[in-house]
Parts: sequence; C-alpha cells; structure tokens
Amino acid sequence: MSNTYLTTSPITVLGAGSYGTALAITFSRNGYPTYLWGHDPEHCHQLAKQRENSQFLPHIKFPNALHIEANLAKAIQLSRDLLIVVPSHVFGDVIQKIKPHLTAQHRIVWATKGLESNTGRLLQDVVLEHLGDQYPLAVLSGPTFAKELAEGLPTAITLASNNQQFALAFQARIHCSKHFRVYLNHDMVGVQLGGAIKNVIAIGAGMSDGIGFGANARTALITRGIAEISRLGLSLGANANTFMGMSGLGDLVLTCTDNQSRNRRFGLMLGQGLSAQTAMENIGQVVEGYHNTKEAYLLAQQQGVEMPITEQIYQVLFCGKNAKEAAISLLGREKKGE
Ligand SMILES: NC(=O)c1ccc[n+]([C@@H]2O[C@H](COP(=O)([O-])OP(=O)(O)OC[C@H]3O[C@@H](n4cnc5c(N)ncnc54)[C@H](O)[C@@H]3O)[C@@H](O)[C@H]2O)c1
Ligand SMILES: O=P(O)(O)OC[C@H](O)CO
Repeated sequence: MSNTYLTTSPITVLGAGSYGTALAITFSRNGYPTYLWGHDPEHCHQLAKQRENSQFLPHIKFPNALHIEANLAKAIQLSRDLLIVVPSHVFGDVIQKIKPHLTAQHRIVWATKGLESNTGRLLQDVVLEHLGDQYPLAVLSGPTFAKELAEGLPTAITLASNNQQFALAFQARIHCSKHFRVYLNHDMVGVQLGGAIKNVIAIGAGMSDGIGFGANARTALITRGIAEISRLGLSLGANANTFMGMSGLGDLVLTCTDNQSRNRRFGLMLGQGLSAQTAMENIGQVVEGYHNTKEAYLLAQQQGVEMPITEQIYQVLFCGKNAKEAAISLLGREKKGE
C-alpha cells in the first residue's frame, strides 16, 4: 500500500444494497474517496452510469468522491478500511471471498445486522473463524434508515470495536457533526445482538398493528422486547448499558414504530393474514428478522434464556401458527413481576 493512498484515506464499502449505498454516499459527501462494490456486475455498471442507485435510493445523486468498483480484488486493494454491508445470510460467503485479497494493513468494519444463518453465531465469530484475530474489527449499528441517511438527515449511530486505536481513528473519519454522529462503545457483543434481535421484535410490533391492536400493545412489545434482548445479551457477556443506547433501545424503537422498516412492514402483512412468502415478495428487499428468528430462538434455548416474543414469532414463521393465536399466547402467559 503506497503512502499516497494512505494519506487520501479512502474507504471501500462492500455491498451495494440500500444501506451500503447510503453509507457510501455519506462518507463521500464528507469528502473521502469512497469505493462501492456490489456483487452483481450489471448492477455496478448501472450505478456507475446513472450516478444513483435507482433501485434502492432513487433521485439521490452520488457525490463526485463516490466511485463504483465492480472488481472485488481491486475494491479491497484501494482502501485500508473495508466496510461490509451485505445481508447476514451471505456475510460468511463474502468474508471468505475477501480473505485472499487482504493484506496485513486492512481493518474491517461491518454494518450488517444479524446472526449467522443456521448456527446463530455472532458475525464477529464468523470473521474470527475465517480470518483469524489479526485484523482490527468493528461493528457499526444503530437507528439508521438508509433513505434518511442518504438524504443527509440527522442520524446517530454506535461504533464498537475490539481495538481502541482503530475505533478512535474510524470514528474521527466518519463522524460529521452536521448530520452523522458516531458514538463509541466497547461492547461488540451487545451492539451486534441489539441490531440482530430488534429485527425479530419489529416483526412482532408490525404483527400487533396488522392485527389491529393499538399503541398500548406496540409499546408493551417494545418494552418487553428490550427486556428479552437484554437477558440474552447478559447471558452472552454483553454490558446491560449497551441495550439502553443507539444500537439497543434506539434501533428497537425506530424499527418497531416506523413503516420505513422492512421488518415492521413484513410483520404488518403477517398480522393482516398474508403468508410469510407473499409478504417477503411484496417487500422485495432483505428482511433480516425473517432470516434471524430461528437463529435467535435457538440461541435463546442454548443459553437457557426466556424470550417469549421471539418464541411466538418463531411459531408463526416456522410452525404454522397464525399471528392472532401468537398474540393470544403472549397475552395469556402466567402473571409475573416486571
Ligand atoms: N436499509 C437500511 O435502512 C439498513 C439500515 C441499517 C442496517 N441495515 C443492514 O444492512 C444489511 C444490508 O441490508 P440492505 O438494506 O442494504 O439490503 P438491501 O435489500 O437493500 O440490498 C441487499 C443487497 O445485498 C446484495 N447481495 C445479495 N447477495 C449477495 C452476495 N452473495 N454478495 C454480496 N452482496 C449480495 C444484493 O445485491 C443487494 O444489493 C442488512 O444486514 C441490514 O439489516 C440496513
Ligand atoms: O428496514 P429494516 O427493518 O431492516 O431496518 C433498517 C435498519 O436496521 C434500521 O436501523
């Protein structure tokens, strides 16, 4: 890596969906040369030609500092800092694909929210298995809808890292006091879990609204939702305070209450009686909670942690229970202390 490009400090974003594109727009707007790689060469060609992501973020033009790079090896070579923003079910594949192109200087961040498909492992464990512990790692997570971020509306987020020097350096690079506040946290486990499990609870909040329940029920789900996310987190060594921050309660409230959320909209459709398959097709984008409910449920069982909301959503998605029956099961639970 030459000195020239270390001083120009580019960032490479791997994943050209709505969120990868929004983050790439944000960084390039701050003046950093930013390279955006997508796995579909035809889509990359279109992005470069139109200078916007018309599929996911129509009418938001790319800043001049944003460059599209369809060649993965080149995209990795161009920057020391790599930000992975792909859906969780392909995260492990992407990590394996980047591995042969990494050098000792690379630093890896991900903004993917989820658990590994089938195993339910945290994504940091997937990275450590495939890449070892030689790279500084960080996770970026919090209440951030891609469209608002891309439009430059004020947004705050959490960055958690296993390497304090990297955390400070990356925070300094991406924090922009005008519209993108980046808070540091040391708790990688808690930050990852909050981002993954809030998607499952948001499906529940959507279902509740889809059935026709009101604000009281939605708020109860959010409040009991953060309780069950925290219980799971504590069992895995997370810090309780993390769940009261951006990547915990912040993201949970955002995702459970606003129809920009795909997880919430997916739940709304289930509550209105649509099948999971039809609801997924209607959304037409990644619904992380759908991919992660089984994993969250199994992880809870493995840890011996009670997660009644997650369990009911699991029953609806994978055991043929309907949303109303699931709500009745939740309401009919034995009375207990808060
Ligand atoms: N969209 C948001 O507002 C938002 C906000 C915060 C976090 N996230 C998280 O970001 C991650 C990505 O979500 P998104 O919203 O950008 O998804 P999206 O549905 O907008 O796009 C998914 C992208 O993944 C790409 N993809 C599919 N298979 C791939 C593969 N094998 N290799 C590489 N890329 C592949 C697709 O081409 C598509 O570009 C998710 O974990 C999501 O939870 C999204
Ligand atoms: O659209 P969702 O439900 O995937 O939510 C997007 C982000 O995770 C919100 O922070």
